[in-house]
Order: sequence, then C-alpha cells, then structure tokens
Amino acid sequence: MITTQQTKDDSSQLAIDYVNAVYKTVESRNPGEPEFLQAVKRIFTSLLPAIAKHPKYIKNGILERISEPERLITFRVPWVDDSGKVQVNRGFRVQFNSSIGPYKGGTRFHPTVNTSIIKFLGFEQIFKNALTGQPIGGGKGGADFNPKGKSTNEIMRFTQSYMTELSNYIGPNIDIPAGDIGVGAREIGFMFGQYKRMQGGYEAGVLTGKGDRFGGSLARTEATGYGLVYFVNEMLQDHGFSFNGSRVIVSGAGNVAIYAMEKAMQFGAKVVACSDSTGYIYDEKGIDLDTIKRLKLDEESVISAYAAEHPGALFNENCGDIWTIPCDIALPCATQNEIDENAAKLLINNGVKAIAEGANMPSNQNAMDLFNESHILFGPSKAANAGGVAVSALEMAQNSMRLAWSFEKVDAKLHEIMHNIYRESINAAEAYGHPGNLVYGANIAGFIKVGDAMIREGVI
Ligand SMILES: NC(=O)C1=CN([C@@H]2O[C@H](COP(=O)(O)OP(=O)(O)OC[C@H]3O[C@@H](n4cnc5c(N)ncnc54)[C@H](O)[C@@H]3O)[C@@H](O)[C@H]2O)C=CC1
Ligand SMILES: O=C(O)CCC(=O)C(=O)O
Repeated sequence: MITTQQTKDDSSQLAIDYVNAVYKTVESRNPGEPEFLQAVKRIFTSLLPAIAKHPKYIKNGILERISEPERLITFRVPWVDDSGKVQVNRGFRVQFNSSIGPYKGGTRFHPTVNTSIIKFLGFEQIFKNALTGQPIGGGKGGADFNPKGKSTNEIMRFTQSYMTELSNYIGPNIDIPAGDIGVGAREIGFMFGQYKRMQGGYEAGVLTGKGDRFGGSLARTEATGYGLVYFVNEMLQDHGFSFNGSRVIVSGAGNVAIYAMEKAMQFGAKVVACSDSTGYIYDEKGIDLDTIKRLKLDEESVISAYAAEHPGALFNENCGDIWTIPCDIALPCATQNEIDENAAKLLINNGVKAIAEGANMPSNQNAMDLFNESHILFGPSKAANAGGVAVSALEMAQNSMRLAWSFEKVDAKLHEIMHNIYRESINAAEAYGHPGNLVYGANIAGFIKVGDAMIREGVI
C-alpha cells in the first residue's frame, strides 16, 4: 500500500486511491519481480502530487500504461566455450516506452540478470531519459551471462550470438542499446561488428558507446561518472558546500566509479575508498587512480591488488562494509540495493553531507527514508547518473550528422545538461510541494514529459 503524510483533500485522496489501485494490479501482474516492483512503488509514490494536481493522468490511464512495457523480448543465446562445449544463456530486451523517442538504454551482462532486473532498469530509464531533455524513450537489455573468467574469444562468441537475435528488434530509429555492467567498449565493438555483418553495411546509429574510431562519441566513456560529479557539484553549491577538501567514498571500480573518482579529484576532493565485488580498499592518503585504472581497465585484476602495491592501504573482503568509513560525500556506483538501512545509519552517524547515486537504484527504500528524515542532500540515480545516456544521445546526434565533436565540446554539453537536470528537478520539487526533495522533483519532472506525450499520441 502506498501512503502519504500529506494532508488529504479530495484530489489527493483520489490520487492515492488511483495510485494504490494501479500498483495493486502491477503487483499481481508481475509476481516474483521484486526489483521491478520496488522501482514502480518508489516512482508511483513520488508522483502523487502530480496526479492530484492533474487528473488527466488518471482519465488517460497513464500509470496503467507506463508500467506495462510496450514489448519484452527474451531469447536463447547459444555459444561455444573454449573447450568446445555448447553453452546457453538467456537474453533480454525490454522496449518500455517510445512516446518521446526510440527506445534507449544499456545492456547488462551479469549472472543475476533476469526479467525483474531488466524491467526495473528499463522502467527507470523512461524517466531518466526524459529528464535529459533529449528525444529518447526508455529501454534496457542484457543477459544472464557471467563475463568473469571468460576469454576474449568466448566473450566475442557470446556477444555475436546475443546480437544475432537482438538485431531483429533494434535499429537507429527503433531501439539503440549501449553498455552497462559487464558491457564496455570491447563488447559494444563486437556487437557493432556483428550487426554490420548481418545488415550488410555500416550503420553508426544502432549502438552507442562505440569506439571513437568507428562512430563513438568522445567523452561517452567518462560521461556517467563526470556527469554524476557535475550534478553533485550543483547540489553542494546550492547549500554552500563544495568538493574541494572533502572526503569522498565511491563504491565500485568500473566505468562509472572510475570517472566519478577522476572528476571528484579534479574538483579537489580526496577519495579514500572504492570497491569491487570482491571487497573494498581504504587508502587514507587518497586513492591512486592510475593504479585503479591499470588494475581494472587494463589487467582485469581484483581490487585487493591495490593494497598489495600500496603499503598503508587496507583491503577488506566485505564490499558492503565500505560505508563504515566516515566521509562527507558518498557516491554508490556499483549496483542496485547496495545501501541498506544499516549502511544508511552508519553514513548518517558518521556525518555524511551528501549522497548521490551513480549506480541505478543503489539505495533501498529504508535507506532513502532515513536520508530524507535526516535532511541529507540526496541525488537519486535517474537524475544523478543521467549523464551517460545524455552523451549517448549526443553520440546519436553526431552519427546522424556524420560529425565528430571534440572532447571539450561534448563535455561542455554534458555539464550544461546536468545543470539543467538539477534545476528542473529542484523546480519541480518546489512546484509540487516537496522543496529540496530531488526524488520527488526528478520523478515528477520526467513523468510529466512522458505522460503528456502519451496523452497527445492517443491510446496506444
Ligand atoms: N555505464 C554507464 O554508462 C551507466 C551505468 N549505470 C549504472 O552504474 C552501475 C555501474 O555500472 P558500470 O560502472 O557501467 O559497470 P562496470 O561493469 O563497469 O562496473 C561495475 C563495478 O561494480 C563492482 N561491483 C559489482 N557488484 C558490487 C558490489 N556489490 N559491491 C561493490 N562493487 C561491486 C564490479 O566489480 C565493478 O567494479 C550500474 O548500476 C549501472 O546500471 C548508470 C548509468 C549509466
Ligand atoms: O547510454 C545509454 O544508452 C544507456 C545508459 C544506461 O544504461 C543507464 O543510464 O542506465
């Protein structure tokens, strides 16, 4: 049951009844999908003020439609491992909402991938993409394939098989996948090559995150992490704080985490800890990012190797304990639900000032409630990590024009987009009765763009 602490007038009671009824249907229609239901509940709850103010969303069945994917594709991905044995994985693509543009969203290769994970990510992507101000709808895909320990040839064969089936459903004006956990420039390159081979020609606009030699945008690799720090900088400046001289903790050591650390350091912060799925490292002198980049980007090594090279740095094999370390700013950049109630309490008790989500939905609901009650500055993922998809849309624009912009030009546009997302979210939070609450603000600002487009496009 979705509840609100606001005083209830007739329109807010109508909104509560509507949201509860739709949520009940979503729950019964999607059993065994906890992450998807978590994302829907969170977004529906924060949309109550907008639904109360604009009953058109009730009449037009917007919540019923927006929570049901336009299309969900699952498929067999057979491939041959290095020993000659045939392996089979399950591939997914959810084409969630195309009301403001073609489906757009990343691809995750991880053993935990299932329908619930893909749908939660695709659902979030609808609102995130709308917030960027660019014409992109929401989608997401992936497979329950574990890239860890696989050879490059195995990864290529798996990725080619994945694209062989996926190619039936995507295209530069239909659905444009990109990377996510376990899918970086190498995997996007293999996908791109296989798509080209199957379509009989070069089609730059079908994927983003490509190498810069074949249609990729400069600064896409850095975009999610840099964008996160640009967003946090806006939050901090609004409240008289800054990165300069602050202590920062970043979970993860992948694409998002590495470039979040890089930009935070450029802004004068000291990053004292980061992690991977095997544990975390704590270096009171400040993390040496060159070592992390070499270990994670070049050598595919585990994070404990950092401590072996840096006397004075500590390694702890429980990655979740990273939040025990006192910090001013926490940037969870690993995976969903990595901050629970206990981690949130530790962060608050240790004096954290700001938390912003580089990963998708890394804080669970109890953690978010605690941050809210404690008035900690909180940047929710769909606003704070939108820089990656925003630069993907800039890559699509460059591909359409057959142009390649400089790093500085793309980075400046990213900076401006993150500023706009922050302002739009803050303004919506204020306008809908939750001043300063970026969860309400981001969800409402994204929803209104998509909901209004859905109304204008008719009942489809
Ligand atoms: N790559 C992108 O452009 C975007 C990624 N995201 C989100 O950011 C998060 C990270 O994605 P990427 O950096 O792209 O993936 P990645 O595969 O490059 O890196 C993920 C990192 O997290 C670590 N990790 C996984 N589970 C962990 C755990 N429980 N505790 C600590 N570390 C753990 C892995 O070892 C790895 O270092 C995901 O939630 C993803 O959905 C969001 C927006 C865009
Ligand atoms: O660049 C993209 O299309 C996808 C980025 C992504 O997967 C995300 O924002 O979570």
